[in-house]
Amino acid sequence: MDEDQIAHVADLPKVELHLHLEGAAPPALIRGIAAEKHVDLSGVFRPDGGYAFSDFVHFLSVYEAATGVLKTPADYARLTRAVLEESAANGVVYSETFLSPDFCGGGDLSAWRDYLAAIRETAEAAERDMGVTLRGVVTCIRHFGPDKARAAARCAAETAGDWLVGFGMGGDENRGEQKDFAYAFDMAREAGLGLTTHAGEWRGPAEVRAAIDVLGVSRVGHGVRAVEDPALVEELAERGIALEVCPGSNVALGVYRKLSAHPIETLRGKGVKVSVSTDDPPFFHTTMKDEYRNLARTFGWDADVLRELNRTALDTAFCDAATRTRIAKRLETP
Ligand SMILES: O=c1[nH]cnc2c1ncn2[C@@H]1O[C@H](CO)[C@@H](O)[C@H]1O
Repeated sequence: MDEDQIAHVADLPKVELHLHLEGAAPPALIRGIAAEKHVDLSGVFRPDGGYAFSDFVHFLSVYEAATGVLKTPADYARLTRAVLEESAANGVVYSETFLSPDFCGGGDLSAWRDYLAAIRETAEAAERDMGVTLRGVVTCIRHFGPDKARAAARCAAETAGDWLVGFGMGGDENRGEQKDFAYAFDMAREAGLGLTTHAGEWRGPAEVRAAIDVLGVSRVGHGVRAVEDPALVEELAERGIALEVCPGSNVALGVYRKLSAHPIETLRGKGVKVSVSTDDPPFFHTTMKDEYRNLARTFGWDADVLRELNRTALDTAFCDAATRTRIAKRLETP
């Protein structure tokens, strides 16, 4: 593929479904807020200014330390604005972001409402200014355990609606089991929320099976190691279960050595619904444009492939039908 074609795919309008809000925080924003509040963040940044971590578990603790400087709804408003500026600059027209009541009020419902209102108002202003539509997916954190997950699910259920559209789980996949969180997911399902959980990033196909069979999710965060079980891959394709794939994240964290060894092309070829996201972009030194350029270079994905991928992503988004129709039109723009 020549450089003009690669530049063209990078400019396509994009749908992003897997983006952790705090994980998308520009390091300069976190450093600035820490300085204002006199919070010591030694160990969080490398000398060159990027986030410092050595492996996945270390990444999770650096994430939590950086997030610790965000203490008020106003801080989250600043964060949301900065994240959406980056999304808009990358041609994202629709994005779903993971929000954690654990970080936004410690699981307290009334505090959560204040954080959510600040995030939502900022998102609506950004939509008017920059044309990027955001929706929220409440996320519990696996290594915080099932009790905290239940409190997060209660926050999600009480604020479910046209903006807060989903419930999910991130965190350390090697801690606990998906089934430990069934109560939280049932509560979210009953509130009408779309469901997703991280699975098959670190653990193998059995974890993805548990996600779809035990928690009943329609989307799986990452899910890439499903590729190791052909029967499961077939089932994902047949049942239309969507994988929120984050290739740059997987390479940065060492799930795969390099992009050419990543299974996204195989999964797509077998008919699994895949979308592409950045996960925690500044942590992994990626952007949506970078992801598209790298996929074009590595797998020869041209504009037709990536447009189709975005249509599929939008089909699996948790937003309402009117929003889906509106965004679908934006995906057709040249
Ligand atoms: O790549 C990832 N894999 C698994 N969990 C993650 C990843 N990035 C962030 N989080 C988890 O999501 C929470 C907030 O949404 C973070 O606290 C972290 O535990």
